Amino acid sequence: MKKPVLKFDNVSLFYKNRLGIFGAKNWVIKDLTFDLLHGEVLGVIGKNGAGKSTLLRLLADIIAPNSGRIWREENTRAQLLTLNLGFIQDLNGVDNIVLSLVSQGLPIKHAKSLIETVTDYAELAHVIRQPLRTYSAGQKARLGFAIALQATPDVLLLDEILGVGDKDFQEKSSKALAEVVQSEQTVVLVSHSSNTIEKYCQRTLWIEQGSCKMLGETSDVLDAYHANQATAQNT
Ligand SMILES: Nc1ncnc2c1ncn2[C@@H]1O[C@H](COP(=O)(O)OP(=O)(O)OP(=O)(O)O)[C@@H](O)[C@H]1O
Repeated sequence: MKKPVLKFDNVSLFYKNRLGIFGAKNWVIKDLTFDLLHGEVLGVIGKNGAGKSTLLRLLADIIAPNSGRIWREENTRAQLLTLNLGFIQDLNGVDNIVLSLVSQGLPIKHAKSLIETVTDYAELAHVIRQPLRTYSAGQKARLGFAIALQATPDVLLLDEILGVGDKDFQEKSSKALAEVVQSEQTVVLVSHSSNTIEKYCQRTLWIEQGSCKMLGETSDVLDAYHANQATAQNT
């Protein structure tokens, strides 16, 4: 039986639609309870606006819940990889690599020693000295993916990252993810692609309006999700 690395206990979170005390609360995550297990690849599915990215931000400790509790095993590092990466746009690729790796807890010397590896993996040697604001979305995603592979966090959080880049890079990142999955790395994978979820995830969490609609074996959850979508389309 795998042990939990992270636990959500009745977690809820709201955003306010206006600043100040008069802003109404928009509850985006509601009473969410689940365990993330060591070494598992957990899929997260749900409609647009269901709360998937917000859930990843809670898991990464970027935002805190308004109620409930998130328990993390001691010294657990979770890294979020999204298309909207926390890069500093005016710094060049090299500086962003070092900053990202250091912010993930790597010593600066180690981070610097990985510049070439990351650059080569991302196939960005020709632009690595240019400021990030000049990169295309696909180039930024490639850089983010290459950094995440080196940072080896305890928990890797992937937000719709797999379909990015050109066909060659998609193949490369799929291969890398397959290796990560086999390596006992704990991963939470948000995707709208059922094929991706089916291919990589043992368990899947289906979120609807911020609440857990279903959590279980991926095939069971996907079957229920598709049946629900079909019913919604026919009504
Ligand atoms: N910073 C924010 N301030 C206010 N509302 C927000 C903020 N971030 C997200 N929301 C709202 O929270 C809800 C959930 O958003 P979230 O991005 O988590 O959904 P999602 O399931 O990832 O959607 P998608 O599949 O479209 O990426 C949405 O209604 C969104 O408008």
